[in-house]
Amino acid sequence: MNFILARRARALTSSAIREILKVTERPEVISFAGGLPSPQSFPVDEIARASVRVFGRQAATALQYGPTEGYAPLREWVAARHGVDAAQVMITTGSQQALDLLGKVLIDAGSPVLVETPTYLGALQAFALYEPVFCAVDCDADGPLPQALSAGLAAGARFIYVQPNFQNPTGRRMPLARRQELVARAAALGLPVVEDDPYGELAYDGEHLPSLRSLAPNGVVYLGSFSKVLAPGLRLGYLIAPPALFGKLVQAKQASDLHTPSVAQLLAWETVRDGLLDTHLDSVRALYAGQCAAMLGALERHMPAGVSWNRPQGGMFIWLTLPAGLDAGALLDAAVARNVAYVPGAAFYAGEGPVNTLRLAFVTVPQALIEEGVARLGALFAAALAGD
Ligand SMILES: Cc1ncc(COP(=O)(O)O)c(CN[C@@H](CCCC(=O)O)C(=O)O)c1O
Repeated sequence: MNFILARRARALTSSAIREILKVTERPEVISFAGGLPSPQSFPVDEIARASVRVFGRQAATALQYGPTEGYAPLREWVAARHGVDAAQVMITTGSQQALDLLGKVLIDAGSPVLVETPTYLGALQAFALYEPVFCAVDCDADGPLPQALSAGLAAGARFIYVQPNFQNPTGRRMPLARRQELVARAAALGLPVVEDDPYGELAYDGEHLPSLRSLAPNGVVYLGSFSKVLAPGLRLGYLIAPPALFGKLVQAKQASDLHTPSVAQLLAWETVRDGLLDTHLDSVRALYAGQCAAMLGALERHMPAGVSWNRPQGGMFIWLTLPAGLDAGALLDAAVARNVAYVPGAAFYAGEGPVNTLRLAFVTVPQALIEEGVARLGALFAAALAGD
């Protein structure tokens, strides 16, 4: 049978993260590739007890079709957490689906879409299906440069996609002043903002900075996720959108999957309704702070001269820059042959990006193995620098 692919399907590419995860399934591989939360962070007992309550008291609701916008008590819980009206909250099948719905509703072929440099490759993949023209916005250690948002760059742009907290892949965090400047500049240009915030609850010191949405409620669509605060296997995210856009996103979701699985929504609601996250997240933050410290110490001990990296105050990622001339993509096969893995940085750029960068996820590998994994990487980079 000869299938004729749609033009947009021909634009599809694989997720570098998903492809690398396939080859790193061997138990001897120490993988710093996937941004997979630590299994130690899953509140298994609480979720198990919640499931007894769900199937004991609400089986019919859990196993039945539900409203596209989501399970009302869970929407109310999200709304209360963000200080918004539940009518603006939609539960999605992971925040990855929220990215897809925004692409469906806001992007035409050729639409300019502004993105950070670098940015989350899963967002590039989700948006690419709708054939935008990506416009990379100049950034510094604090995030996108507001002054880079020229009227010309913003002309006709459908939105700018940003992550203010512990950005994937760089781990950087946007200070308050930068947040205020960015939303003010975007508002002045009439440029909608998509704020993707799966790591906002993972500041090691527990500090919260105001979301971009709270600074500009009518100009920002906020994306949140239960993946990093409960468990990614539940496939639960949410979006908070201004009324002018919300209805269209609901229609797009109706067409996509009717609604997010009822079982997962009721499980999550029963798990968080009595305030679990207020204590659970303290232990997750402490675990991840320890993982980060172990990784930073190992990098200091094993990386050859000329390799540099950031020191995140939260989240799950460290961004490494190799000496010019080294290509992290070309070195990946040799790394996997040494039973260690990472995600080459070029995949996180909308256009051509520096090939001497790579992302290390430090929360999944047990601390005892971080030293060995980083030592393997250090030996590989040293050999590459020596021309071996
Ligand atoms: C900025 C950002 N936005 C959305 C997502 C998707 O999270 P959901 O689990 O769909 O809520 C993510 C998750 N990214 C992880 C998970 C990918 C895991 C995988 O593809 O197996 C990563 O970058 O490794 C993200 O970092």
